Amino acid sequence: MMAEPREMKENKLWHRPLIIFITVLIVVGIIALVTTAVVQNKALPKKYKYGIVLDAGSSHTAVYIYEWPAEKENNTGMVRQTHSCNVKGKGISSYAARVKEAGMSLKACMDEAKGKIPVRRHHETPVYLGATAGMRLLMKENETQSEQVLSSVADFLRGYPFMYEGARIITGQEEGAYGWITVNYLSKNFHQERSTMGALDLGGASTQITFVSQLRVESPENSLHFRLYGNDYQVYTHSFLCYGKDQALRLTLAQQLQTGDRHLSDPCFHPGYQQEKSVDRVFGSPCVSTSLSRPTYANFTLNGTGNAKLCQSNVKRIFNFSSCTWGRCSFNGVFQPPVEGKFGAFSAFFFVMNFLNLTSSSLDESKEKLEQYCSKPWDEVKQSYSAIPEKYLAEYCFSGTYILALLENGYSFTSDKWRDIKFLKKIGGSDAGWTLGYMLNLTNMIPAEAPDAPPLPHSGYVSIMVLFSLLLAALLLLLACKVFGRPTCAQNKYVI
Ligand SMILES: Nc1ccn([C@@H]2O[C@H](COP(=O)(O)OP(=O)(O)OP(=O)(O)O)[C@@H](O)[C@H]2O)c(=O)n1
Ligand SMILES: [Ca+2]
Repeated sequence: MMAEPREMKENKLWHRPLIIFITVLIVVGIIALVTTAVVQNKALPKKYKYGIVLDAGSSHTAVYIYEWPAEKENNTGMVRQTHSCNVKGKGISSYAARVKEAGMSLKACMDEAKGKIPVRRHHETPVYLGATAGMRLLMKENETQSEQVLSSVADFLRGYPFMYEGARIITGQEEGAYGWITVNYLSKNFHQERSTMGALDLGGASTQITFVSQLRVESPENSLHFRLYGNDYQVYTHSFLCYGKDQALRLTLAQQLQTGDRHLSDPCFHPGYQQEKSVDRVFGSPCVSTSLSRPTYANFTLNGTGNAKLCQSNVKRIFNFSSCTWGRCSFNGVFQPPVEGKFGAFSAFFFVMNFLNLTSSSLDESKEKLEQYCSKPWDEVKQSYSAIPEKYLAEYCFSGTYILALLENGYSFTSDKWRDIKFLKKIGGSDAGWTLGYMLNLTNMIPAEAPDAPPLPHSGYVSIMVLFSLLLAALLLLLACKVFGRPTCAQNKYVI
């Protein structure tokens, strides 16, 4: 009876250091485990990559800088625009008669780009220049001049410390396709099962429509097939050369000048607006068809009458709805399936509709507001918008009318479908346009298959590691108590 308590006492003495030792071992083990997990998987300091794209449009050139974390270049939505610069003056095609100056015109924006990108990244930063409809037209008119303009800008760009990747005229098909890729990439629509949105781009010299079509695309030149992030897309696209808003205005003027009268009463301009215009400027464009007769006089006087309804019927005359060899056509005999899904309408679609305050109006409301706006006397308009250059201001009545006609009559957006058009300039800080899609494609940043993503983000991984380690520690301690402990072990713990 006396020996028992002594034995228990000995047991206790022997157990205590062992428990402490095991506990310390467990704690050290867990700390080591967690530290290793955290250190090993620590998010690496982000390394950014950069890319520059020059959008050499018909009316102006813009320089865009893009940035993305190097290790995530295949994830959708990782590339963002960090800077844009508008080149002073007109588009590069306007340098046809003084080609040497074309390159130099880019100086201010390219110097700015040098300052925006870290110097150590310059040599690995690709630079692309893509020219659109203005250069396509110059190419038709004078191939030598267009080549000279391109080599002038190419030589100039080669003089920068960046990685020059070419200056070329992109096709209308590319322009449409890359615009579609841009808006859907920025909207993260390539993820999983999300539906895509169509892209509507209106420039000065051409306009593009691009959307996914369930209906078969009958004409091969309008059909694109993409496999992006593991999904297949059947895309319809068309670029109408000469149907950008500046060329469309020339077409409309040329039509009206067929009467032979050098005094033109134009319903697309505000009452009281008067301007002397050159016949050469209107008929000098390769867009103005040779079937139209050119007046013999050099100048004509344009007098605004401000009548949107009459303007609309004039504008409609530049579309040919009579010939179609396909199942269905938009205009000028071009195949187009019925418009499907949501659309993003950007560039001049946005500038004009935003100025006219029509970005969230219904089709009928837009027509009504436009009628009111066009009928405003020119003096009043100038006074109300004194900050806007007259060159732009004079044309918003025409441009608004043209946009409504193009969308409603040209592409067949009914009042119902009108609600699916979102007029936008940017998506998440990046401009909507073809440039981003162009760069993504040329740098192979849009994979055909979805990249393998880690099942957990870094923070989730660390949290789970810590949680389970703590749980394990608690269990081990409990077990240690049970194996070595006295019945009081657990009780003591609860008391504490
Ligand atoms: N604040 C602005 C800026 C531009 N514009 C007009 O919008 C058209 C230019 O649109 P843009 O998309 O810049 O055309 P480009 O890219 O130059 O032409 P394209 O795509 O046809 O080559 C021009 O008519 C210009 O006068 C406008 O009305 N209001
Ligand atoms: Ca453009």
